[in-house]
Amino acid sequence: MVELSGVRAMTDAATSADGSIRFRDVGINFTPKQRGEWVLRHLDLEIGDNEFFVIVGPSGCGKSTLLRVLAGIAKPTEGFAQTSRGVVHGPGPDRAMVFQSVDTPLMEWLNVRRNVEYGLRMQRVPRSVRAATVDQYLRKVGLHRAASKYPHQLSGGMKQRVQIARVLASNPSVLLMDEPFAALDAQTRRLLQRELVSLWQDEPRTVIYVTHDIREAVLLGTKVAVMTAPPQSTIRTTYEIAMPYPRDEFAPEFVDLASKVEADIEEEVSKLWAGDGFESQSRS
Ligand SMILES: Nc1ncnc2c1ncn2[C@@H]1O[C@H](COP(=O)(O)OP(=O)(O)OP(=O)(O)O)[C@@H](O)[C@H]1O
Repeated sequence: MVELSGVRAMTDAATSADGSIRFRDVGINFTPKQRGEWVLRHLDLEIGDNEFFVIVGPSGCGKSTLLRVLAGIAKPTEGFAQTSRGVVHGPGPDRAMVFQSVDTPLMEWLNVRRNVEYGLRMQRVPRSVRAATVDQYLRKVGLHRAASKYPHQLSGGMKQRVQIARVLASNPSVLLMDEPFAALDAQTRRLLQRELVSLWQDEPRTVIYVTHDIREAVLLGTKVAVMTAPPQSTIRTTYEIAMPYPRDEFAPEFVDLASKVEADIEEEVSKLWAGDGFESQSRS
């Protein structure tokens, strides 16, 4: 799987690699031969290097599918996704995925250290380099004292930290995050949100982050894109967020932007209920 490949110590070039992304005229139809629905259609998007790009939108509009296209695990029916290495044809060490905590792909039979180390072992990184890299990332996510614990002994938040340490140790230039903190309690989620921003500021890289939580989107992103209702979803609006971190969610600027994003989503959801999206597809 993509999140395990790549090696920080051996490929420091990866962080200096350009993490800019481009989606061009992307369309996804999972059943084109049966004249199935287009989930995404004519989607164009550019994401700059080291951007913290958050994607929100109505349920089922294709946010996860868009991440999967970039991860190289879903093939677009039309158009393409492109990184600085070229058009995406499959998974690659430059792109790593962090999943929801309930879907965390940790290996239950390996302790925390071994889980974080696993990708580096697969890449045949020398033992001493591996040990130093794993130590570095366990410290960064505050898990150095839990290195010998097994996944069943960890809380949901700790499991997410292991997942984050594992992907960061592989040093991808693009980090894809699909609602990574959605299943966690509010307090843990806040803590991990703060930690994630600080890890990203410490080692800037492009992050593409999908969430349903508008507050989280405005708290984390340098940009927030709102998608249109399905089917044939695309990008409706992208907001640039210039507020410095850590952000004050009660600041007028924060509240104002969160209300705009919320109004956009509500309008898209109402189209969904009114059936506009489906009508527009049958007209095309
Ligand atoms: N492999 C697949 N085969 C067929 N349909 C799929 C597949 N993957 C996703 N879909 C459909 O594509 C649509 C978009 O799914 P996706 O999970 O990308 O949306 P989403 O915006 O992330 O949804 P949510 O916000 O509810 O998590 C849904 O209708 C889903 O059923």
